[in-house]
Amino acid sequence: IGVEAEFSEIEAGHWNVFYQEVHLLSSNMSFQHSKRPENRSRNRYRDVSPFDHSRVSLQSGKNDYINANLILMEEVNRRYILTQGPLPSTCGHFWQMVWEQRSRGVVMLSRLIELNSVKCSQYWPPSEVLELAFDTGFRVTLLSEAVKPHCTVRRLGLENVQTRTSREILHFHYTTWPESGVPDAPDSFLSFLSTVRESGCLVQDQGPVVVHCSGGIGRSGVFCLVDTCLLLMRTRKDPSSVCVRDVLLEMRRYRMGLIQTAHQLRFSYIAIIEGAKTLPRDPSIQESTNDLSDEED
Ligand SMILES: CNC(=O)N(c1cccc(-c2sc(C(=O)O)c(OCC(=O)O)c2Br)c1)C1CCCCC1
Repeated sequence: IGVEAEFSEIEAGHWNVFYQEVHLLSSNMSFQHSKRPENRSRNRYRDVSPFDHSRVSLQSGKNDYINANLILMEEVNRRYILTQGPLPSTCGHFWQMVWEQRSRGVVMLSRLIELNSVKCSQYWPPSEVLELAFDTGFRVTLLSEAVKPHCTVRRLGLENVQTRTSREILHFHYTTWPESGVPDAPDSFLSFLSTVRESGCLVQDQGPVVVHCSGGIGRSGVFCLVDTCLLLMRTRKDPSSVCVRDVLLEMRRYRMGLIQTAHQLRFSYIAIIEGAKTLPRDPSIQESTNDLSDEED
């Protein structure tokens, strides 16, 4: 395999240096709530904690802690909640957060089991006949499910049992991220991003979209970095002024460890480069340009 292996070796070496730099420049802020004894069981990974300053707090119950952060990307008017794959004991907190934060969409980027270990608990009903009830006073039903080659889109009913009100939540599950490493090509990931965008779940007027994988920092970091950078390249006068590394460092001010490996970072660049060429204009942007064109008429 000679040249190819050498090439990717050098490139990989370069990316590792670059990734280490990002690591060194990343914010390290406090995460004391995560380390409280009563919260140990609420963290999937001991070393993955939400910074205190940007953590999402549960608004009722005796303990407000959930392993989740709100990321605010003001320039593009995007907000993302990044969280870990729920644990059996935190699925109720997860749905409470979705309800309280008025989220309309959930983006899932891992499978429940990968490399023979549990990455995420099944927090939604496996079939239409089942209804899941959680200890935080929420009930979830499966309204419909559309399985496509790389993603499954589900419509879920989320009911607040106490107020007897319900909302429809869209669940976008990217199902083909490799068990280790990154996808060979960005196409399926980019069309998944388009699907989520077209639903309107990423637009500001709703609550923030909830994005998770297993730790809620690797693939979840890729998703929001690619979305934000593509948006910046569409909205700035000079798209070449978009610096992916700076956007990543900005995002890392809100949640630690976003983008887990040099390969995920390289994949993010590839997806952004490819997406800038092919992805249709973001529908929310089109509305604004249409408005402009109305003015011009
Ligand atoms: C080499 N590991 C590492 O540097 N760390 C870390 C520690 C504990 C668990 C994980 C895992 S294992 C895992 C999975 O999927 O098996 C996963 O999920 C990926 C995702 O979903 O983001 C995450 Br994170 C990572 C760091 C500790 C300090 C903060 C940054 C990570």
